[in-house]
Amino acid sequence: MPSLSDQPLIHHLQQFEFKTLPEVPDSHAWPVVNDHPHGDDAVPVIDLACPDAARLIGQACEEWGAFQITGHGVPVDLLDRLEAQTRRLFSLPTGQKLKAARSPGGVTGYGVANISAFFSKLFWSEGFTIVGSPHDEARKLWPDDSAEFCGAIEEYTSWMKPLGCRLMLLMVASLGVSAGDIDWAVPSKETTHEAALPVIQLNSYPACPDPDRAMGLAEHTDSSLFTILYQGNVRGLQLLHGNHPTGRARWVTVPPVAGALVVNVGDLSHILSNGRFQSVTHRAIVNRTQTRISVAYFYGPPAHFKISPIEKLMGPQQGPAYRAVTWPEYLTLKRRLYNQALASIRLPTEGEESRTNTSEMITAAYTRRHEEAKV
Ligand SMILES: C=C1C[C@]23C[C@@]1(O)CC[C@H]2[C@@]12CCC[C@@](C)(C(=O)O1)[C@H]2[C@@H]3C(=O)O
Ligand SMILES: O=C(O)CCC(=O)C(=O)O
Ligand SMILES: [Fe+2]
Repeated sequence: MPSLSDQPLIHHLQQFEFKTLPEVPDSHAWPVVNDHPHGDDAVPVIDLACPDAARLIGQACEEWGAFQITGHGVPVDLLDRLEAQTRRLFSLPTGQKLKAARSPGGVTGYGVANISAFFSKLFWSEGFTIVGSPHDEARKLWPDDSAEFCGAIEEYTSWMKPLGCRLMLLMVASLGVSAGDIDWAVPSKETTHEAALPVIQLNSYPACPDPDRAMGLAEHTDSSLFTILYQGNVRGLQLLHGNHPTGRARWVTVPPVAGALVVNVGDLSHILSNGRFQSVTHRAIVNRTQTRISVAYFYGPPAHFKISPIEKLMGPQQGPAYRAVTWPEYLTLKRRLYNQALASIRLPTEGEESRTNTSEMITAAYTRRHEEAKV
């Protein structure tokens, strides 16, 4: 299926003008959005200043693959500026935003999430991806007036880097592993932590005339170690919570908590923890009256560093569940395989029949299934 970036400009314009429509057009109409039971169980809210933070974070990573954090130190007025600048970006005329359209096969700029290519229906959302410095992309949107936007993004990034590092260390500590066992996670002159380029995804979900038939962002896990998500005060983020006593996974809305940030565990932490931490399946739904925005900061390891299950977590009965991958390698797998990327690097467990579990076979099976069951 062609990706958005392969389509002619006219389709881009039609795709992103959906906000002004009085009803959801067929191109954006999903048959069933509320297809799982909903739960009222609540994702944990953890104060980072609390002495028990590491244990609580470990528990949340195992049970939910997500938690909200308070006591993180990021100034509220910076969060307000980040939100205002994000809204300013998405309020630009579509033609202007398309000047920064993501190029074919590219990563940065304006467009839809990569996973859109796996669905025949379009998302009720638009995104803007920044890798490293925001200046080049922002200049395409505001040739003379990008300073305020870039200032907010750069300042936010400068808070996210140490916060990410702190969270990583708390997560690792909760596994009973010392920081020395993952020395890439601790920034120093000797290590190349700085080589992990910050990746920020700005999302906008316009108000929708028929929210039950539209999908903001379809279910997925993030590829990162974890993602720090600012979601403002409009509900829309839902997590799939699997360990419910009824035995059925349930969609649970993450309620906005003033000043809190959401942390979603990504696939690389699932690999690092040899399967102990869950990478959380999540999605964004839309609503009738308010445009929702979110800002995702994807925290990953330095590009050259291979992530593999931490040796100390293995014993005679438990070998590594996954082969080693770098973040860029894994991102490529994710782009090709969507939610089969993890399975494609899974190693057979002891005693298991040797599986011909190559990514090619999985791709073929996955593509077949998707072709048959396209929504
Ligand atoms: C670093 C990245 C993670 C991401 C791909 C990207 O290069 C930038 C966008 C990210 C995003 C956001 C929406 C969901 C997602 C699966 C997607 O299609 O694009 C994630 C990607 C990911 O986590 O693999
Ligand atoms: O908007 C949200 O709440 C979720 C965004 C998200 O999952 C992402 O950008 O990866
Ligand atoms: Fe996500």
